[in-house]
Amino acid sequence: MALDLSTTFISLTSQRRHHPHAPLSGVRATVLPLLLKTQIPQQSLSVKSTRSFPSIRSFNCSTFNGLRKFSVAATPSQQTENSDLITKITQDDRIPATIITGFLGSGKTTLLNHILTEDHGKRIAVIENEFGEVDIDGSLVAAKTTGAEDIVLLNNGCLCCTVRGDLVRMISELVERKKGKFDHIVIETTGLANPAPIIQTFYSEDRVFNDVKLDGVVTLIDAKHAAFHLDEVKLKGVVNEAVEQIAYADRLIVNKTDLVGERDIASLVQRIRNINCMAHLKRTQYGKVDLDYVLGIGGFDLERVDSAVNGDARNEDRVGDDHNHGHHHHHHDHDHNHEHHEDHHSHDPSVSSVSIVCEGDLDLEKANMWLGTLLLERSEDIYRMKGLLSVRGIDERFVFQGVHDIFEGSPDRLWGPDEPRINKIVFIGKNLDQQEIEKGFKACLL
Ligand SMILES: Nc1nc2c(ncn2[C@@H]2O[C@H](COP(=O)(O)OP(=O)(O)OP(=O)(O)O)[C@@H](O)[C@H]2O)c(=O)[nH]1
Repeated sequence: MALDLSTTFISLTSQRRHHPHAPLSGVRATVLPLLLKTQIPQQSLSVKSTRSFPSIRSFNCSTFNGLRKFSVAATPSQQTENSDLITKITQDDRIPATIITGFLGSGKTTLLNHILTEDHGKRIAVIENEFGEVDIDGSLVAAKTTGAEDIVLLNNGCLCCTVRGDLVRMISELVERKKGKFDHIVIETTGLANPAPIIQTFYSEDRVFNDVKLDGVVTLIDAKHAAFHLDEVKLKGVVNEAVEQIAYADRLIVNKTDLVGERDIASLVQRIRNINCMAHLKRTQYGKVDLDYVLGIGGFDLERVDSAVNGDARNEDRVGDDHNHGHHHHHHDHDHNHEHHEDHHSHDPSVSSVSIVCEGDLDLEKANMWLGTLLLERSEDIYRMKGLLSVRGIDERFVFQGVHDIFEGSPDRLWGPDEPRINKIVFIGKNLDQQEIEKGFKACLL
């Protein structure tokens, strides 16, 4: 496919959204307004402003097969352009939302109950998605009488398909009716849900985006049964939810560790790390984690990108995760670490993490082109990415994060005078080729 990519970088053009009240601080300026011109239809670029920078929140990078199309949230086509406009810094007072995912029986409801019964002073609204006509857990009902401000049930299907519209409606109703009465939304998904469409809902639906921001994806993993589900062979084209749920996570909780021995846990953790080396990981029993491990984590905030891509210093909360990756040009081929299960082949052995840590300055235009092309061609395969870049001529660090074709990036704080300008990028996705990605990256270095 011939692409006519043209790039602009820091155009100091601010653009204002048609929702003047939309809080913007989490989605500040961008240095990578990629792909302004392409021959692909439906290409659109969303730009929003805060501070004196222009900003991208997301753009619709229609994948090359032309099948997937996400509308870009809160990005009207007719934006007013005003190059002198300096938008006020608005505090992001949107309500944070946490998605709890994890395979059937992994302990989602148990965690939810723990969250609701702990004394954290937060008023939490819960959206519960049960598959089919399954009754709500007795324990959840118990929770209802204790902690939750409101429990809404999405009861007739899988969040990832038909119910997505319901989710949007429910969130907006919650916000409309109860704004000010709760501080956090927790969405418990069915064990079979692929979290991607739910994540995308937060970006692609105005009604959600304006009032609610995605805080993080918490994935529970059943220490005893997870390996089996990870190994499950699916029909071609059918995703292995267990793998997907791990790939999208900001926080991983290996639960039910009372049921297995240390060796099994260690090998499971290793395996999980091969899929997602970015998320923080903890081992637990009965979902007992500190609440700040799961709530208020800012997993989708650009401000906190560096804590995800810094493998070392800030991982004190990786209690129990004795596996330190160091994040140095490593690439794990999922599947290499378990000798057993010869007759099982992982459904998709190629969901893995690739990370790059490399000192040096990037050429703006090349970096733009590289990331732009990568997203355009591979957005379907790239589940999550986060990065922190050093770009020549720019005094700030550039941070970005993305989920498939949703991309947001902005200049962050200034590089310190003695701080080594180190680029750090993590990709999680399918069929990622470490060497190819590294090559592409290195070609952008000056
Ligand atoms: N032994 C043990 N059992 C646990 C642990 N955590 C949860 N359980 C039990 O495992 C069962 C399933 O837990 P739930 O919290 O309902 O799991 P879930 O992920 O919500 O399950 P679904 O709604 O079916 O997807 C319950 O009987 C829990 O009491 C744990 O750490 N150890």
